[in-house]
Amino acid sequence: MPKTLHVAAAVVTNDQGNVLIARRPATVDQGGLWEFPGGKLAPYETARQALVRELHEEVGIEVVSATPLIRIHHQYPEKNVLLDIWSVDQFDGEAYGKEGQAVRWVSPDELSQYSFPEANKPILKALGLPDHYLVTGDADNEDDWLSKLQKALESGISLVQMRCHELDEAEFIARAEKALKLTREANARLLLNAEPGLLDKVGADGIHLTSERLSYYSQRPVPSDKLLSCACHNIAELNISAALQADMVTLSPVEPTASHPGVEALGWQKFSEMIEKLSVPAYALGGLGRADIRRARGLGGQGVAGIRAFWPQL
Ligand SMILES: Nc1nc2c([nH]c(=O)n2[C@@H]2O[C@H](COP(=O)(O)OP(=O)(O)OP(=O)(O)O)[C@@H](O)[C@H]2O)c(=O)[nH]1
Ligand SMILES: [Mg+2]
Repeated sequence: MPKTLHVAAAVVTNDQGNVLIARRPATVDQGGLWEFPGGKLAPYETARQALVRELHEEVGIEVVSATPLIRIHHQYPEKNVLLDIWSVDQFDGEAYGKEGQAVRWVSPDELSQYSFPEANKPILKALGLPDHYLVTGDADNEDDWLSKLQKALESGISLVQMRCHELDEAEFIARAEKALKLTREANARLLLNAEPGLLDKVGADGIHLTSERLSYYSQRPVPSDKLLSCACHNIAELNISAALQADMVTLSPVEPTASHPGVEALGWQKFSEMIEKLSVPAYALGGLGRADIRRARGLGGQGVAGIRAFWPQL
């Protein structure tokens, strides 16, 4: 097995919300493809130190603050890379191609129009996902449920998992259609906690598979233009989710929860270790709230998912 190249690279965002990309010179490995500026760690460097040096050397900016975004282990035919991707939204200086390479600021929506190395796929997915993910909770009746959803959307929620196990299929579909109307108006995305076939009946944005359903499939059960979210509690389930090419996972319970009494919590250390080799954006779930988002991201997670934290308690 060849040695793994450890690379630090950054998603640099400017005040307009645009992201900096650079074109690899035609003559180097993966030449002509676009990339996030960065490079290999020198033997004496930490990832953060390498990041600061590379951004100075390649695009002439000085990093003011950087937070970990995602770590990706990828095997190219001729080498293994570990991409240590950081998010940089405070920096000094004007970015330019210091090594003569083309650089561009592009809006996150436009990123998919550029060709990136294969290893970058999870970064592009992660950039399209928010740092908090609502799982819907209880309500007295459907009107109450819809008004809670509306309130959550008004508070800035942009990713919703509709979890309504008490409804039969016809009721679920009817409510999902109403929910979809609200999420569309709010520019948010709606995932159904249901079996994937339901996507043919409700034009939602994707499916969330319970950990039990995960084992039913040997390949991705939803089309590539829809989102697949998977519930995981252990390494085996994380591996299945990666094999199914999930767009995101929830990993739980990170802390003890009232909804699952007696289930032992993983704790943050375990959360971080379990997602270390996972190239799928992972949300920490279980007993967490908005205040934990920073911590989850700092440990390499995408953010926090939750019912209690994000579902209005009227
Ligand atoms: N910088 C960067 N490297 C990436 C990305 N995606 C990706 O697969 N890589 C791979 O990670 C490695 C990074 O090496 P690099 O060529 O940038 O290294 P470097 O800046 O230290 O270059 P040097 O060897 O000329 O000093 C390459 O094999 C590259 O293909 C990305 O988005 N940014
Ligand atoms: Mg480089």
